[in-house]
Amino acid sequence: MSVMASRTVIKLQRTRNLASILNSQVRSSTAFHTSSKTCTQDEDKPRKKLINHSRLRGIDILRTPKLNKGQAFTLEERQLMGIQGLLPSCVINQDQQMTRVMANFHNRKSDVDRYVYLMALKDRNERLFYRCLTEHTEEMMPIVYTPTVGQACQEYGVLYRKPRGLFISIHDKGHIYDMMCNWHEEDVKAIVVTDGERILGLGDLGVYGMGIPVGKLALYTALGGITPDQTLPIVLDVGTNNETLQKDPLYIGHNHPRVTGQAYDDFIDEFMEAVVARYGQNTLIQFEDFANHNAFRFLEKYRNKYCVFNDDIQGTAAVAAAGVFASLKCTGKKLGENVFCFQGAGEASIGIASLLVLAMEQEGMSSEEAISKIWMVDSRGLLVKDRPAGGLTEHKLLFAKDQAPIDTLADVVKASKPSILIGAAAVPGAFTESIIKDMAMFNEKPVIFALSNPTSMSECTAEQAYKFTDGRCVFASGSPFLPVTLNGKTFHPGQGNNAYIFPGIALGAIVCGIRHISEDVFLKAAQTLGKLVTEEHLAEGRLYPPLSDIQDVSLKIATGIAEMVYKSGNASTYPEPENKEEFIRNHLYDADYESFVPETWTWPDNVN
Ligand SMILES: O=C([O-])CC(=O)C(=O)O
Ligand SMILES: [Mg+2]
Repeated sequence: MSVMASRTVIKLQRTRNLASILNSQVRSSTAFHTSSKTCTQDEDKPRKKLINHSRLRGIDILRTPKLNKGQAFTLEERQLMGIQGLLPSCVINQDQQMTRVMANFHNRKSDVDRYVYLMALKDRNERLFYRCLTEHTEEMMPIVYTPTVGQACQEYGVLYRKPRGLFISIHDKGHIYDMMCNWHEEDVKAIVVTDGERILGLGDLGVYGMGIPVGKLALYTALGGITPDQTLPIVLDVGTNNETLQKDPLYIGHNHPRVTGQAYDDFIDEFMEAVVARYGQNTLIQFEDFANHNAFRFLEKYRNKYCVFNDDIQGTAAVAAAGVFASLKCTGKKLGENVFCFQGAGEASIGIASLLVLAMEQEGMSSEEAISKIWMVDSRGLLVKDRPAGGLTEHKLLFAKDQAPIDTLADVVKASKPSILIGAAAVPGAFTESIIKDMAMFNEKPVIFALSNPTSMSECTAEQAYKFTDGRCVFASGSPFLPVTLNGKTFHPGQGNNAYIFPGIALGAIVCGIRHISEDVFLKAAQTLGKLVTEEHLAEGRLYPPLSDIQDVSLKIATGIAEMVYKSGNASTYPEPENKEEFIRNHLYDADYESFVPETWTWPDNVN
């Protein structure tokens, strides 16, 4: 701080009843001008509108992450809010704070350390966290989200510092609404909820799965521009069947086996009703990482009653379909000219296959013919109609072939000669060298998507896919892989992760007040994303726009959805905005700091 500025502070501190002078100015002034008395205030940035929601003062301001600006509080603010002396005297701006964050981020030894550091930042200074995540998405997203969040969930008990979001347990039955009322924000518009039974491809992590709703909602804000106050992560604790966690002394949930059956269903029903009672009928509820057997059921049960979607079924479907649409530009094929082979017949595979069928139908193909293009393999081999003992669930039956069983993926690939191979069953290494080589034999440009998360669950690595196809394949994975250089050419693997989809869907749903999210919303999102892939991206081997463009992708997806839902009458925000993109843009969260000082405020006359 300059000598002059520190003298000013001393004078200010002597000023009689300063707070009341300031407050009377806040109340009475109409002629505004700004005054800069600190060492490094942002002269060039216009002062943003006054935060008008805070009655907090003093240390409470610094302890409230959405208000705290740390060292970036100006001298005026420090005086006005009663925090002078609670911070080091030098004022720095948000850019300088970012430099410090990045230095710390890079200095950490491991990705999990980086995760802990970033979450602590989020708990301390929310705007700084989001500014960093927005401006350094490529570097930070793999930490806050897949793949590192997977490891963080596995180690949640040790890493636990403070709670984030709501923890609702099966033993709270009958009181869920009251618990929802304990949440301090009044204007929640979107919830991501998990019961932790199938966290990524890592299985049942129980309440340790809370990292996933927290990570997803961080992307709602960083990628979708949704205000953090409007988001709420929730974990539903119904126990865990993970025996290691049951014995883990640091486990943070109930360590009894999962409650199932009617008691479980009633619990979820009560939860849904409580959300609507607390936050309104249009509250968006994203189901995340539920096990297959519940994911499909709940989607069917609730989709026409609430504003819900299942990210693992529908979000993953849309991102994979977008990748397929983009791949057509490389292979020169029409969608219906492809044969698709799926490793896995769970949420992701069934979701993707269903959306592709819808897209083929839209191109004029019959439903039977579209379905005939799809071959699906689960842990017991090809889905066939007369599979003995146990049969098939309704969803699988739709894609079952009327033919003799085939036991292995390798043999199904040989029999079906797919042009597009998609893995989503969390079987690492399922795409063996010989399967990939077969794909290269059958196709000039084989399309290979290894979608399982996190990276450790991937069906093959990017390097294997490029190497075993002599660099001819079109590749995407669910978790990020670094670029691969082969024979002097560098390939940028696409990240076919639902992060390209759910923030844009959520943004569109929230801003338009969508009542129910129909399947064609996801097709629209997939088509919008597919169209954003340019020749330049494809030339680099990218099937998706780079992560650095992902905020714009979300805006475009939300705009496409807005156009659709106003036509279909499924929007409830009226009057209908004429320019939808601009309307949505005006709702976007801005992580730059706001000023706590009214524009009218001036230094008192007796201070000089
Ligand atoms: O979280 C991710 O990276 C994608 C996803 O939904 C899953 O794998 O369950
Ligand atoms: Mg998921």
